[in-house]
Amino acid sequence: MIPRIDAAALIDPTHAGHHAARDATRIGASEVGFLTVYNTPITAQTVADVIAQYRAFFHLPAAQKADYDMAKTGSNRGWGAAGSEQVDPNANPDYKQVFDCGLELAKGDPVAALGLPAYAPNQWPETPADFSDTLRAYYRETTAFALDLLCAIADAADADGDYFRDKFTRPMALLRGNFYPERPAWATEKDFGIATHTDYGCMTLLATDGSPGLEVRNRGGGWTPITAPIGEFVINFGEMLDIWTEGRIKATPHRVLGPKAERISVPLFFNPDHDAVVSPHGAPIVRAADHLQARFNETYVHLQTTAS
Ligand SMILES: O=C(O)CCC(=O)C(=O)O
Ligand SMILES: [Fe+2]
Repeated sequence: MIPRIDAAALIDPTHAGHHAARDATRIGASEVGFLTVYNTPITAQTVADVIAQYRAFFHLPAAQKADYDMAKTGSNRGWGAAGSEQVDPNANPDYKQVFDCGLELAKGDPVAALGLPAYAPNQWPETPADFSDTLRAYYRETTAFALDLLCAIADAADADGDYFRDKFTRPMALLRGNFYPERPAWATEKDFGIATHTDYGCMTLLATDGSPGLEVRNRGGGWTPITAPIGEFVINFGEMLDIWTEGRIKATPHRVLGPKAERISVPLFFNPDHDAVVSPHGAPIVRAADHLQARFNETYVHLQTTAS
């Protein structure tokens, strides 16, 4: 069972439903590694608009999307063609397409001078016309909500929510559109929309178009399908948070085999500041940017070939 949580009740300690929401969240975070949330500050209409923008972009001819191909810039911003990521070395590269954007540092921010890939400039297409404005607004709304949600979840999982509050001042949060075309006729058992993986960072806030496809690996074996209607979110946790919380919050493998019909999903990979120390107390120091970059280098096919 994947718990379904009232986000407002979880975040507000004075809410009548707070304790019930906390108990269910503890199971979702510490045992399952997945939960869904409803009653969030982000409206269903907002999510529907975002999905419509991605759909319009992904339906552009490949030649037009190629202008924003992330393989050209060597950073994970812009369009990733089918086959541009391999999340499981035992499977073929995923046949999904993606579009990634991230934080835009304020003008004059000294961190910009560091030239970190985590804050690389976004690659915005001119078409659809409202694409960048819609996604920028969604990025702002979801990163603000994600911080409140993460702190509340960490509290529920006995991992000290307050501790995380000041670790996300320039979040290396990556907003992605995943586009799964209808499962191709040529697909073999090694071909997935997205093959089995755990997410790399802290917490993933996933919106979908409401259609099925995502499956969560059960600890006892087998897979549990999970869906959420537009306006509700699937929440799961990445390796960084699992390590950081010493396993109080679990990263759980999941996959999308590839649905019969076209599907769009929109994860916000909510990651901390580049220099947040994410190793557990007493362990050798690992900074968030290094953990992420190492995993990106293994995954993005264009970085696999350029990495030594
Ligand atoms: O499409 C989905 O439902 C999940 C996508 C996913 O797991 C990911 O992008 O990391
Ligand atoms: Fe994932």
